[in-house]
Amino acid sequence: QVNHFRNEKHIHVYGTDMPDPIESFDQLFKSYQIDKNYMENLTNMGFKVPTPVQMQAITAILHAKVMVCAPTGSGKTLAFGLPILHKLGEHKTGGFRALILAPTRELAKQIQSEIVQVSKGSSLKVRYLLSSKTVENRKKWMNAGYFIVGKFNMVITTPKKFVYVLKKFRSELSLKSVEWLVVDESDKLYEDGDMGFRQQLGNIYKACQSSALRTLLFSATFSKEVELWCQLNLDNLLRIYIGNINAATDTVDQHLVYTGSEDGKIYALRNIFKEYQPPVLVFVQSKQRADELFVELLGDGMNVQAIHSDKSDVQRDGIMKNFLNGSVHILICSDVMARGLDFKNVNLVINYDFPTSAVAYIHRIGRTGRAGRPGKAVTFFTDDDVRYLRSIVNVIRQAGCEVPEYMLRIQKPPRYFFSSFPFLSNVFVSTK
Ligand SMILES: Nc1ncnc2c1ncn2[C@@H]1O[C@H](COP(=O)(O)OP(=O)(O)OP(=O)(O)O)[C@@H](O)[C@H]1O
Repeated sequence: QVNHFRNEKHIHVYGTDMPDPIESFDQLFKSYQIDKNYMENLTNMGFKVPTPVQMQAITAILHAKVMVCAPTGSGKTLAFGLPILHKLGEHKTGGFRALILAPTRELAKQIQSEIVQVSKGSSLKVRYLLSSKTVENRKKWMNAGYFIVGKFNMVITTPKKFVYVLKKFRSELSLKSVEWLVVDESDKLYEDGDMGFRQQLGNIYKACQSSALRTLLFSATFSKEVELWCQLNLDNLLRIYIGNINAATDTVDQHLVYTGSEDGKIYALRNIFKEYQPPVLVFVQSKQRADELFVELLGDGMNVQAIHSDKSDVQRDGIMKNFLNGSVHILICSDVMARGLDFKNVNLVINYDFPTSAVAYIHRIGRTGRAGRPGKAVTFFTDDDVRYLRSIVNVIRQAGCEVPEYMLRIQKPPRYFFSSFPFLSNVFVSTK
């Protein structure tokens, strides 16, 4: 019966003694004695039924170390947040017991905000780690005994910021109390060219000395290397996969638009903007491209902003706030904003520059179609992108959608590909 339920929900599990999934939040209250207060908060947040990842991961986390791979927008934050809150129980001094790491400050703040909402009314203190660059803040931390006295129970931050804190407070800061270490977007650990993230996490992992440490790894996309690392380093690991591996969420209506050359992109974008419903996210390949497109669209009189890692923290906070409250209609982003962020109202994502991998594509378009809501993603491709088209086409097809036969045959075409096939110049592939 349990297996039938898992099959129905596309829940795939590996590891011994995997607890049964729950079918309703009520079961958490009845069978696991999860605080009634948390249950009420879930209702107030509009969460009526657990999502498939929550059904299985919540009970698994109450028992063991867990690695989870589930689609974008499927509710992974609550899947780790709720069982940890339950395990933390009441507020205690003596150091924080849960450390949650996410690759960007925006995502860390978002996680904190959701967990604070779930834990409303409890004595637990959930903290997003403040910027540590100013002397005042450092002094404030020291005076408040920020970590040492154990003012907080759960700390959420980026690996980069936490490594900085570890160095600055080497003699005062002990991670002995940390029992829960969550790595969100864990496959970023092995992403090409992201050695920094891996090294930072390595340092943090070494510093967590508790023998009771439970590591939880979450991501929307799968990495063989992460799985291997988990199998080698984490004993009695439970693994949970929801749906197909490295698949886009099926609530997104995906389109490919051939724009010919680089110049064609701006015309195609202007066409879309004749009928768009804000807010819209536009992904480009680099900070410089983001700034250039920003100037171009500003010249068109569009209500636009650009966000990337060269902007200061204050600027990034301001831009995010304005986009989320609707006063900015179009947000141009580099890939730094592609992971984890929950833009509730975004129903259109445009890949102005072709993504560098299928994984990047899945995260980018996953900024829409969240929590079962419908969304649309439009990806521009030029003659230069054709050679990379195949990997994206596979993702679109895996989402159960039709793609033209010729695209499935694309390998590495010569440069004259499109001039030999003029019928492709108007290609517009709908997935629905
Ligand atoms: N049980 C639920 N019912 C309805 N909405 C939910 C439920 N759980 C979470 N949500 C909402 O779904 C949205 C996506 O959740 P979340 O940000 O945790 O997704 P995610 O799986 O972490 O996505 P990503 O892989 O992009 O980081 C959020 O707006 C969240 O509030």
